[in-house]
Amino acid sequence: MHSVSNSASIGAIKLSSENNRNRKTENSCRRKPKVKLAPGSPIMGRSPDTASSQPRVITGDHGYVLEDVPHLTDYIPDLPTYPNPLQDNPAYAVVKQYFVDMDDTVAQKIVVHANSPRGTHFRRAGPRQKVYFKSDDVHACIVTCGGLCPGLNTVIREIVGSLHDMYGVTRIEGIEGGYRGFYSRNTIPLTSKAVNGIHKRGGTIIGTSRGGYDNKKIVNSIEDRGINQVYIIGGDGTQKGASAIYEEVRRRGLQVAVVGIPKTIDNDIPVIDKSFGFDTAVEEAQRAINAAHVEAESNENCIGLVKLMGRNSGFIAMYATLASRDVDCCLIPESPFYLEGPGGLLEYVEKRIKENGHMVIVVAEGAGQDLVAESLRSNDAKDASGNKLLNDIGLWLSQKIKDHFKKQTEMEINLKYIDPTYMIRAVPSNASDNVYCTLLAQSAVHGAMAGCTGFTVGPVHGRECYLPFYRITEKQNKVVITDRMWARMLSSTNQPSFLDTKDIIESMMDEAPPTQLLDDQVADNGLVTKETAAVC
Ligand SMILES: Nc1ncnc2c1ncn2[C@@H]1O[C@H](COP(=O)(O)OP(=O)(O)OP(=O)(O)O)[C@@H](O)[C@H]1O
Ligand SMILES: O=P(O)(O)OC[C@H]1O[C@](O)(CO)[C@@H](O)[C@@H]1O
Ligand SMILES: [Mg+2]
Repeated sequence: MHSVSNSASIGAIKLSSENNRNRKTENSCRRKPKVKLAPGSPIMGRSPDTASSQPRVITGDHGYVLEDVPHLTDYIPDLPTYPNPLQDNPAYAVVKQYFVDMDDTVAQKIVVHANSPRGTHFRRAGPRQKVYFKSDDVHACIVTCGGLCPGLNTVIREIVGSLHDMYGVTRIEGIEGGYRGFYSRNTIPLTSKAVNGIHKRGGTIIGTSRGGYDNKKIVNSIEDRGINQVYIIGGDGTQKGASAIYEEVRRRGLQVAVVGIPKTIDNDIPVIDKSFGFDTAVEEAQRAINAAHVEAESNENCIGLVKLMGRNSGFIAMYATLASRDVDCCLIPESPFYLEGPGGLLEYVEKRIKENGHMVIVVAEGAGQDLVAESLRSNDAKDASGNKLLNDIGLWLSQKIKDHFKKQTEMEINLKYIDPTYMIRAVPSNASDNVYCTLLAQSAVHGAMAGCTGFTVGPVHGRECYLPFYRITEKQNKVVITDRMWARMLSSTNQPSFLDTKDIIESMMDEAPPTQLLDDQVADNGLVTKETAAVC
């Protein structure tokens, strides 16, 4: 029997291992866990207006924790269910167990010790035997927000394809030009025909924008148009907006599934393995690095300097550098550096040019912003979404290197500065990103059809999962400079670390490792009870 855990975790659903063993798979019999509610539990007798959306955390034996996603039945009880139309789909008839077992969860930590607790898990994505929408009743919309990223069109295409081909949904609309399109533009009908072949194009066919987020107007538009599934593709800012849309939809008691699909070329979304478009970006970045290397090698005392995207996270720069092996120095926002004096960047550049006659530097756009701000007037400008506008580190660094050689040495150098940033973002996604986008889109659609809401989707250790919004908006994924990957990168370039070990450890103490939730953080999230725990 399920039991409610002690007062510290009022409302948590605790699963015993016996319980887990005895629960049958969804294919044979789907039993909803019955939870004995703690007296005064906020979920008892609540009406849609008062329903609060707290994290839904379920605990089990041996330190097992499931951070589940919300479900429409959390605030609209007694919703009817329907058999999943996929069961009659001939293409899927060959699959042995097509519907995902309701008990399947995915562990966040896969490196464990014999005595370590089982830790945090997420609900595994995939089709469920019962759905909470009749196909004819579905009215879906898709919106893309924030900066461009390879694969946006693929995700759009695959959401439309999944809704139409798997679930027989025909009413799907594109919201034009990002969040503000909800209340200021007409919609674009998205039929299978309209999206055919769009995955071969860069950009987004429905447009995107920054700023223009107006929660009430957006939810009014969803309500007025009779939309009941909202697919929101975008980065950290977009997902924060999506989370607030879900809260407002819930507050109004609407039967609307709000689903986020994480997008960011910077790969700065935590928890998930990587974001779509990242592989394509790294591949494109290679081309720029190759060009810089060709220039540097072919000209005397030549430095090829490449600026790559990465506002707060240097993943593109680190991976492109590691893949290339032609790079002598990689600078990212997470790893501070300095120019002048012993151990500084200029000393290293001089040494490399004297030894080799050429060098390649890769710099992420967010690197060294403190140094630029010191020497230029500090820049407080922001974009329409409130993101800080960055100074151009590439131009600034080029000038500093040129000045150094002019003033401090007899050498003449030749510096080629390449800024491929927008070219990298604008390309269509490569083959592996296309497959990744397909899985993301299908998982998103399965989740919405199964009545899940207020969630985002993504792979955790290669398995698609449903993640509560707060898990991907609470922090940014960053390169951990005390991890082996950064060490591999350093050993490939032979660059100085610019920091002593003490500084590195101190800087890392400020922040918990971004992609690993510490076990004791779970309790801080607050817990919630489910009377009839409908699970996705
Ligand atoms: N905290 C927030 N709450 C609600 N809406 C937000 C929030 N932050 C940003 N938004 C909205 O989300 C949209 C996209 O935000 P932003 O421009 O920051 O891009 P992003 O989604 O972070 O993607 P990327 O950074 O990868 O380009 C904008 O319309 C913005 O107004
Ligand atoms: O010029 P835009 O469109 O605002 O986008 C630039 C930013 O978008 C990103 O690609 C994603 O956030 C960043 O790397 C970059 O700073
Ligand atoms: Mg962002």
